[in-house]
This record gives sequence, structure tokens and C-alpha cells, in this order.
Amino acid sequence: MTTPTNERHSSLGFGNLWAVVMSAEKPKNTSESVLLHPLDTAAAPEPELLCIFGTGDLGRSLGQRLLQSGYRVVYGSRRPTSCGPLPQGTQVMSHAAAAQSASVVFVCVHRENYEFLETLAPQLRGKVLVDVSNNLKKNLYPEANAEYLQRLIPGAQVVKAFNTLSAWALQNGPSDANRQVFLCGNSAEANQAVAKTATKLGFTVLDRGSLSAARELEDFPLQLFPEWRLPLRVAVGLIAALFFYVLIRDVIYAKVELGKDISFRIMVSLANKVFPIVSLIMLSLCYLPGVIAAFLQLYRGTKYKRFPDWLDRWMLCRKQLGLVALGLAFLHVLYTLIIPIRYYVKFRIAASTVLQMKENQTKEFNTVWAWQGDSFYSTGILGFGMFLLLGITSLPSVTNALSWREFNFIQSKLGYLTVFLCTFHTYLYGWNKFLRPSSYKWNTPPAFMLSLVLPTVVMVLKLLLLLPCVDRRLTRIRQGWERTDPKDDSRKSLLA
Ligand SMILES: NC(=O)C1=CN([C@@H]2O[C@H](COP(=O)(O)OP(=O)(O)OC[C@H]3O[C@@H](n4cnc5c(N)ncnc54)[C@H](OP(=O)(O)O)[C@@H]3O)[C@@H](O)[C@H]2O)C=CC1
Ligand SMILES: [Cu+2]
Repeated sequence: MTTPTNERHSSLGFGNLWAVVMSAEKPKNTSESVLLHPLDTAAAPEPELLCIFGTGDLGRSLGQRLLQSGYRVVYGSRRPTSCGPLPQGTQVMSHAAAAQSASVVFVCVHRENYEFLETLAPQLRGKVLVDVSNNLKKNLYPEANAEYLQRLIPGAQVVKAFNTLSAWALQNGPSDANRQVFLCGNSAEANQAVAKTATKLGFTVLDRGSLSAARELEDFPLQLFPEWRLPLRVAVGLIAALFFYVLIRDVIYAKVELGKDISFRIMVSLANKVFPIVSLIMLSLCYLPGVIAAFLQLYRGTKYKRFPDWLDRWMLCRKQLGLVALGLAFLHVLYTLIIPIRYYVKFRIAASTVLQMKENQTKEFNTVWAWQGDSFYSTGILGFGMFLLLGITSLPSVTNALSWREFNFIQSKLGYLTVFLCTFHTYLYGWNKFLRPSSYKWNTPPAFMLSLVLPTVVMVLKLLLLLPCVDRRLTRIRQGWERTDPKDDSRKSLLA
């Protein structure tokens, strides 16, 4: 099959190229170029030849991948004779000779060393130059590296690509987490040539348009968990605030009012109060923006108006909010499982048994308490199970395997069910504590009550949205229906 790129290459003429390579073998040219591994020229059609400038980490890894994917590779180096080990089967030459031999040149050199390319402008005219470079910091230079390269060699077609992959990832080939190659460039033809190579290497190509997108691509590898920042800050803030709240209500209250030192409880009891509370609050924070958005659409009577920025940002980090909440719920499970082996608990059980024996009495079995305890654990287990399911289906590999309807069913319907189960679990924990005056130490509500506010609000709002008349209206709006302004209508009729 002859693709346009192949045609371009054949018009370059590999015969001439091999004349260049073979002549490099002659003693007079050894300083210019070295053939590491002579290729069998009698073989059927020659594979495409690509050029790499720079024999560093990335250059070597890229060369290796290209060879494995059926390309021939020629390196351009400052020191063709002493550049260290290169993948078997590649040649290395001077920059000028290497540039002339291929139509695509990967520039695997740091931006700081680009100046030498200017002297190669004549040899690089009309070539596709792939800029793979990254910077150490954002906004280090006034223009993107790829734009700088284009300015140095206006006659070439610069394509920004591969910079989001590490040398390691390139060498090992694409994995699920590292499958995408972003590229951008001003020439559609050049973009396509690079995209073809990336696809042949096994990557998925995402074309981000013209070279003006290069800065964005160069910023990608410098990002530090941008979408995790807000959820983690929320988690740390809530954990700190609630820890102080329970510390004051439990430990300090016991010391001040009862003269008892229960500070040992900080390690397990307090942790096992704070983590589930923050988890439940964060779970409801995943579902609150969706409900707010629905009410906003109902109020505005259209879905075509942009949401406020804060709501947009909030909605975009729901997955991370949910995963942090899941992590905290998992800690809650672990802390709960170790309760029976705690010294304090074993001591209390033994003490109560001994007391019953001493006083020769037996505690009656309380069926209501049994119901309460079992329902409490059961809703907790079911809620956590659902929560795990939500977490698993948010993994990209699983999400990709689900249809939109399946994803929506799990994340929305089962999501609200999870909120319900976890909230109900907490209400069951509260049980008779809501009405007991001794629960309100120093006139403050217990911490678990604070965790119930948001999920209860979410569930009440969601129930309102499920009312048939509201649901019908929202569905119409989401299908594109818009409420016409009565004032506009009256003006129109006046004009008529
Ligand atoms: N390493 C990685 O994981 C990744 C790297 N990149 C980018 O790839 C590019 C290369 O990175 P990497 O391979 O790690 O770097 P290295 O330092 O390992 O290699 C750079 C190569 O550039 C050449 N070079 C060095 N100085 C000069 C100079 N003054 N003039 C001309 N050529 C020079 C050398 O090759 P020679 O001696 O043969 O001339 C050298 O081996 C960088 O722009 C980097 O940002 C992008 C993504 C990931
Ligand atoms: Cu619990």
C-alpha cells in the first residue's frame, strides 16, 4: 500500500541515501559517519528511514522503539565516533549527513542546545522536525520550545510530539496508562506523518491542532496532580478541623469535667471517628454539585447557559473527591476490624463479665439493640461495597469498557444508593443519641451529626428532583427545550 508519506520518501530516493551511508564506510569519511551494523541491501523493500538528533537517553529509547516497530534509524551526533552504545542496527553520522538522509528528524536534544540547528537550516529545509523537548519549569522561556525551533528553522515543518512520554515508557512500549501521544503543528501533512509513526509504535494519537498549542503540551509533564489538589486540600482541611473538634469534645472534656485521662483514644477511637465522617462529607460533595447544577438549569429554564466557574471546577474534580472519600472509608473499615483485638476493648469486656459474676447477675439479651447493631453493620458493609464498585468503575480501563448508559447507571443511580446506605449507617449509629442530653457535651452536637448535614441535604434535593413534574421539566431542558421569556413574548406580540 502506498501512502502519501511513502510516496514522499520514495521521491527522496533511498538509493541516493544508501549511497551516502555506504560512502560513509570509506576510510576518508570515518570522522563524519560510522556504520554500526551493515544492513542486508538485497532484502525486499527497504523500511522507512528516520533520523534522530542526539544520542542521549530519549534518543536511544526512541531509536530502539522505532527499530522494533520496523523502521531504520540514523542518528545525528556531535561525536559520531564516540557517542556510546546505540541500539544495534542503527547508524550514526554527523548532523548534516543524517539530516539529509531522512525526511523526518526527531530532535532529542535539550532546548538550551538548539542553536547549532541554525547552521543546519539548508539541510533541514522541507523536513519534518519533531520537537520532543520539555522544560524544568513552566514559563521558563517567552515562547514554547517548538515555536523557538520553528523560528530557528523557518524552512522546516515543526511538530511537537512525544514530550509527555518518558524515555522509560518509550523503551517499554505503550501500556494502558501511557498510551497517548499528544501532537501539534502547523502543517497537517507533517502532523499526519508523525501521527503515522506514533500509531505504528502502538500509541494513540491526539492531535491538538496548530503549533500554538505547543506550550500547553510542554506544560503537561510539569503538572503536579492538578485535579487532585482541591480534593486533597478539602480532605486535609476537614480532617484537621474535625480532629480538633473531637479532641475537644472527647479527650479535653473528659479531662476537664471528669478528671479522666483518655488521651490514648486519639490513636484509634478518634481516628475512627474522623475518617468516616470526612469520607461521608466528601462522598456527598461528589453528588452535591450535580444536584445544584440541575436546580440551576431548572431556574434558568435552559441548559445552554454556562455554569459558574466554581461549579465547573467542582464538577471536574468529583472523581478525585470520590476516590479520596473511598480511601478514607477503607481506613474506617480497617480501624473497625481491629476493634476486638484492642487492649482497651478486651479489658472492658473482661471487666464487665467479672462484674456480672461478682454481683451474680445476668444481662438480658436486648433484641432491639441486636437489630440496631446488625442493621448498623449491614448498611455499613453494603455502603462500602457499593462505594468500592463506584471506585472501580471510575478507573479509565473500566470506564472505557462501559457504555454511557451503564456508566451513568452505576455512577448516578448506584452512587445515590451509596450515599443513602452510608448516611443511613450513620443515622443507625446515632440511634438514641439524638435525643439524649448527655450527647451534647458543652452544648455541642457530636461530630457524627455534623457529617449528616450534607448527605441529608443531597438526598432531600435529589428526592425533589425525582418528583414527576420536576423530573419531566428537567428532562425536557436536557433535551434542548428552552423556556421563552414571557416579557419577550409580549414584546413580540406588540410588534406584530
Ligand atoms: N529523558 C526523558 O525521559 C525525556 C526527555 N525529553 C526531552 O528529550 C530531549 C533529550 O533528553 P535526554 O535524551 O534525556 O537528554 P540527554 O542529556 O540524555 O541527551 C541529550 C543529547 O543531546 C545532545 N547534545 C548535548 N549537548 C549538545 C549541544 N550543545 N549541541 C548539540 N547536541 C547536544 C547529545 O547527543 P550527542 O552527544 O550525540 O550530540 C546528548 O546525548 C530533551 O529536550 C528532553 O526535554 C522528553 C521527554 C522525556
Ligand atoms: Cu461506619
